[in-house]
Amino acid sequence: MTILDSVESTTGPYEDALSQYRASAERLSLEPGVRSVLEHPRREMSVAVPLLRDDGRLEMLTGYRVQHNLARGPGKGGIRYSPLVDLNEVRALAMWMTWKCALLDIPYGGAKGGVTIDPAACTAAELERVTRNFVSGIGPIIGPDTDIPAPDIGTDERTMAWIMDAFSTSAGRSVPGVVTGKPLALGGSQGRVSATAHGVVHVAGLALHHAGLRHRPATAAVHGFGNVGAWTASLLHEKGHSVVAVADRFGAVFNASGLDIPDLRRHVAETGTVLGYREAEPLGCSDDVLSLDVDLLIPASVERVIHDGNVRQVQATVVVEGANGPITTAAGEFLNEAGVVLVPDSLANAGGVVVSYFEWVQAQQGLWWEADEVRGRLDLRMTQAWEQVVSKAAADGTGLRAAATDIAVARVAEACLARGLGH
Ligand SMILES: NC(=O)C1=CN([C@@H]2O[C@H](COP(=O)(O)OP(=O)(O)OC[C@H]3O[C@@H](n4cnc5c(N)ncnc54)[C@H](OP(=O)(O)O)[C@@H]3O)[C@@H](O)[C@H]2O)C=CC1
Ligand SMILES: O=C(O)CCC(=O)C(=O)O
Repeated sequence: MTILDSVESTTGPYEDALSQYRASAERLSLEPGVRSVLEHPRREMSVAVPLLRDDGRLEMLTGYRVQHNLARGPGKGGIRYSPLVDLNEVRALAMWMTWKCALLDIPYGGAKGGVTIDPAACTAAELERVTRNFVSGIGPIIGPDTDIPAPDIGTDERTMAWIMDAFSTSAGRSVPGVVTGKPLALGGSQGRVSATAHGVVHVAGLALHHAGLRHRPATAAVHGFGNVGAWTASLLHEKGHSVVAVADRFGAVFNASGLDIPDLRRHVAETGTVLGYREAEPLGCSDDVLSLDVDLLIPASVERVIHDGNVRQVQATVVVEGANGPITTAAGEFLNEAGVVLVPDSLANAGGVVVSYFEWVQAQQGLWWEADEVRGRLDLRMTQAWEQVVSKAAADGTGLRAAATDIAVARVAEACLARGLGH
């Protein structure tokens, strides 16, 4: 099967990414050549990744790096460690990165990577060995000027430090620019660890205002309590909003008066799950948070948690996609037609890649900014992108996802045409 055949026969998140792109290409009347270039991944690599267990057993895993489009700059996008990773998921995530970087007008193309692994079932030593083996596989196609990974599900700044070290060891010199989301000690940026959530909460504030809900603290529910979900809940709590429910893989907890998020995070640090938190009641399952009667719903876990089967139960006035692809294309259209303010992932969760870009800029200058400066620049970028998307949606009579995708696709198409279509 060729790449083109497998693109045609896709299901799951890639089906969502392709349908969103194709609808945009149609609205923009893209001519067939550029339409086809933007539809297909520029480069894909699958690698065998040995995992040496602490007891000496060797398991073979598969890892991927997909560069969707490089017309506007080097590939940029996270590395995911999850048992659900497959090539089509990585293709979808890489395509979404292309649009996100273009929408925020940062000088990168789109890429994403992953390893099919359950990080929760590995020791730190096993994760370090598997990371180094993955880097030796994808090493030929990553680098500070070619493709720059960052954290995603199941990876963090410790993983980025191992990637930087493995790549540098093989290059024979220190190459900090090969990844972003590094620890501060290795040239990371202030604020990167919470940057995605800062962006989510910033646009959530703009969206609540847009929906006419600015006069009182909002009630909120968050699906996913990892980097994006937990920081989002913390920042909403700090701003005085009432986070009434959160979910992780194991279940969900609810408190109608609002959860004490710092205390809940201490509980999660001790037990590994939100379940069992004594100042809340458990809900039946994780997905029960999606149908709560709240002002603001933030899906911040994995793809496709809101779909045809449950979208009619969503009661929130504003839905902000903290995760990539948490709402299927059809379910998103349903919410849009129902009058829900749906802030799409390419805008809502762009704070992470924006501060990754700031990390790269600071490293180039050899000058590191204070946390307040990072945050101020991030808020400005997010506000500008929000305003562009809202005014395009109003002018075209579309929802925010269509407007965001159209702005981004048009920018990437323009870059491809300017360079001669080979990207
Ligand atoms: N990290 C970043 O900077 C960025 C991340 N994103 C996107 O945000 C999303 C989350 O990423 P991130 O927070 O980094 O990942 P993490 O691995 O830190 O957290 C993922 C969270 O989702 C939960 N989860 C996984 N599956 C389910 C499920 N079926 N039901 C309920 N909860 C579930 C996990 O539960 P448990 O804790 O029990 O494992 C965990 O709390 C992804 O879509 C990612 O691509 C987007 C932009 C940047
Ligand atoms: O910070 C980055 O470079 C990429 C973050 C990411 O993977 C994402 O935005 O989905």
